[in-house]
Amino acid sequence: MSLSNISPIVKTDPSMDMPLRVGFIGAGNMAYGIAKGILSGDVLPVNVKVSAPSPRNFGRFEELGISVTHFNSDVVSGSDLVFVAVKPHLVPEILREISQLVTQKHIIVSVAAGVTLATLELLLPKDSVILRLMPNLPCLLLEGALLFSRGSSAKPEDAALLSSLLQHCGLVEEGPEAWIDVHTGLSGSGVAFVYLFAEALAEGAVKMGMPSSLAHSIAAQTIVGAGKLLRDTGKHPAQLRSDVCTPGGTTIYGLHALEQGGLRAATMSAVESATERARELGQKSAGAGNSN
Ligand SMILES: NC(=O)C1=CN([C@@H]2O[C@H](COP(=O)(O)OP(=O)(O)OC[C@H]3O[C@@H](n4cnc5c(N)ncnc54)[C@H](OP(=O)(O)O)[C@@H]3O)[C@@H](O)[C@H]2O)C=CC1
Ligand SMILES: O=C(O)[C@@H]1CCC=N1
Repeated sequence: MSLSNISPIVKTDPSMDMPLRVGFIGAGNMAYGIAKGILSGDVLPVNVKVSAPSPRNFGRFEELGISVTHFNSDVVSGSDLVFVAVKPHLVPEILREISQLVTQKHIIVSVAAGVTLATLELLLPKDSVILRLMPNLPCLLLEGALLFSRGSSAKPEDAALLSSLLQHCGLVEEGPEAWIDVHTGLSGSGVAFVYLFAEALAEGAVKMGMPSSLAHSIAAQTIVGAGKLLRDTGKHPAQLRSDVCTPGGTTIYGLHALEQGGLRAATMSAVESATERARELGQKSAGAGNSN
């Protein structure tokens, strides 16, 4: 089900006209990307708080006007909706740490790769409202691709709230939890696969004599342009690929070389491997979740 067309809802209780308070546990790249996205909407920096053990990532949040703390408990007690944005292996220990402060009024959103709703629910009090979100790094530029699933106590209105909150981060969809690990391979990790392709494109041009900096600029712009054309026309990639190919021309020769090199199979295997790794991480965190 897509919730991307819903109207913005960023109040906890419209009758009290209270602004939603948003917290981040973890001050890394993903927390920063999502924070930038939500500040492009109706959320004010004064209503956002972030925690991390060291101050090394605090500067960029402070530049956005977001307050910072070393105490995860401050984030939970001062927020209505809390993003858990730490590495997957830290999730069990951190949820145990904050569990006593989590009430049924909180909405907890985990972005940790692989960590399942079942594990999150085991680690937090019964009936906690939990959602599992998989974003990707282009949230930083409001061009993310985000997929989320609801835990057993999260209602459609919680999904609508999250969708509304994230609407400026990019494409936001809700789907079954089985798709989250696939989305991790396709899009969370897929961003890095595209960068590898960008690097290879540029290196091909360097090999043929173009200066490196120009080759990298042109490779980046080629990927941006191709991506926008793909997204904005809604055409199948095979159709657009065919539009570029002149019979007997340059492109079909290059595509033949890519097929001989196994690019298509290698890319499918990359998504498959990343998906399977997300599932493995999920099993590891489930083990850690069960250990207490
Ligand atoms: N990066 C990506 O492209 C994507 C990442 N994800 C997921 O997002 C999550 C975060 O990844 P990412 O942002 O890349 O990671 P980073 O390494 O950039 O950030 C991790 C953050 O967690 C903080 N942290 C460590 N221990 C604690 C603790 N005990 N309490 C509170 N905070 C703590 C770190 O603190 P300090 O600042 O002191 O180091 C750091 O700020 C991961 O689970 C990952 O699977 C999902 C999709 C894409
Ligand atoms: O590599 C990872 O595990 C995380 C999840 C998706 C992107 N980065």
